[in-house]
Amino acid sequence: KIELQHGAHRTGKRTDADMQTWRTYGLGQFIHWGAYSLLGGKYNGEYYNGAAEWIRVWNKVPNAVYDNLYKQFNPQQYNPTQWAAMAKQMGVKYLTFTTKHHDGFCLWPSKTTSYTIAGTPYKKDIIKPLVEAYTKAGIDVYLYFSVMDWSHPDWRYDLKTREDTIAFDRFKKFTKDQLTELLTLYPETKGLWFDGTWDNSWKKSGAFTDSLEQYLKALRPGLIIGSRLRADDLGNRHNDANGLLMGDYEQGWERKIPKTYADVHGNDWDCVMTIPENGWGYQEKWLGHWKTSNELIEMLAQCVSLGGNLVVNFGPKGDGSFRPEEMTAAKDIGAWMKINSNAIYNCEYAGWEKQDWGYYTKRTGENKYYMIVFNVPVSGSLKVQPPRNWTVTKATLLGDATKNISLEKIDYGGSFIHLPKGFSTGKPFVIELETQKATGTGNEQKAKT
Ligand SMILES: COc1ccc([C@@H]2N[C@@H](C)[C@@H](O)[C@H]2O)cc1
Repeated sequence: KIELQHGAHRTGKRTDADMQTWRTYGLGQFIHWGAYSLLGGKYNGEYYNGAAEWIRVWNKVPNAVYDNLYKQFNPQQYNPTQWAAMAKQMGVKYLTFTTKHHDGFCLWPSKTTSYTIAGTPYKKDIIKPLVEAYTKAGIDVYLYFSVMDWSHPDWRYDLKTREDTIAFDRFKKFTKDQLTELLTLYPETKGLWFDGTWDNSWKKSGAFTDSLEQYLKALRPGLIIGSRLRADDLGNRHNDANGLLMGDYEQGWERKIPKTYADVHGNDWDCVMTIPENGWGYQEKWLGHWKTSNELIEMLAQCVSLGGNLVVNFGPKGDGSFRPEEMTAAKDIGAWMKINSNAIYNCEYAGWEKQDWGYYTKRTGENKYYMIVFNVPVSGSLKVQPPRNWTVTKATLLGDATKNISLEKIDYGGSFIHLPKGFSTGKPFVIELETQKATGTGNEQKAKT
């Protein structure tokens, strides 16, 4: 064990009510909105082939041009109540919203810089009405904040000289002041989603990241902060030098999903996912493949089946409107959740042997299991193999309990669930299983034969 002053201060998961609520979410929404949304990944008729919110780094876009874009930010149609209604219909339980991305443009009227929404033709605070609308819709709000800030003269990628350290100390104070503003102006905020913390300057600031997290949690008790904020004494991120997670949940699953439960290392986690292949801010032209609604629903099932949440990203245009593909995804996922959300909300890793037809989830605190089915075998029969001593006593198709599915017990507590001939819904479906501990140990059968 390596002695650390600024490593993880807790082993294992948080057990308080705020974190227990976080575990029940299942499905979240990310929204990336900012100056980059005005360009949509395009400049002078040419498309940037990277993520649209990174267009400032493209050598074809002069920094001075990009850094003045905010003077055109004027989303008169911006309607956070409509955004919240779309999110509610989709079935999301939490929102993560970009207060400041790497470019440094603040969507709240910060007093720490002039590069804010107050300096735009729109003038008004974007975040307050958004927090109010989502909170009113029963959706918890988390705020995304990029530590790296390309606009700030004191930002440093590394600390090589004394001057670097003096400048970066000013930058740390600026960062703390901005975060204090956010938690003071928007007290409903349930947590902070940090980004832009991979550079050496931050890795060398382990002590500061530790004191900052403690300061923020004292300011807002119960605040939920993932593993991207901290660095330990030796510059390790996410896990400290002893392999312990520094943060309330693992925040490394960006555009990727764990393959097995072992990959999760017993941590809470969420996966943030783009609908197109890559790109978080509005992109006029989506390159390559973008996920169909069924693919997004499968990612949701995968995440919840391994004890995490899926957070689907939306990138509204500069005027505050969403793309048709995003509205379709929200509608389709919402329609599916209307019937099947019992397999997603308040659910956790089931620990049953995975089968080819799809994913299991388990209702927290109950002996209720869910089969989220994506692949019906040619036989039309779904194999269920609970752990020894457990048997399935009832199987019900969610949303269409009349559809008679039959349950055939097979050896060692397993079952086949026979679907009606030619059964197909063209989209994933859920079977709810009631289970109970088998009487005896089941060895009696062996003794008899
Ligand atoms: C490969 O390096 C990066 C760095 C930052 C990101 C940012 N994190 C996502 C949540 C978006 O904000 C993206 O811009 C993505 C990839």
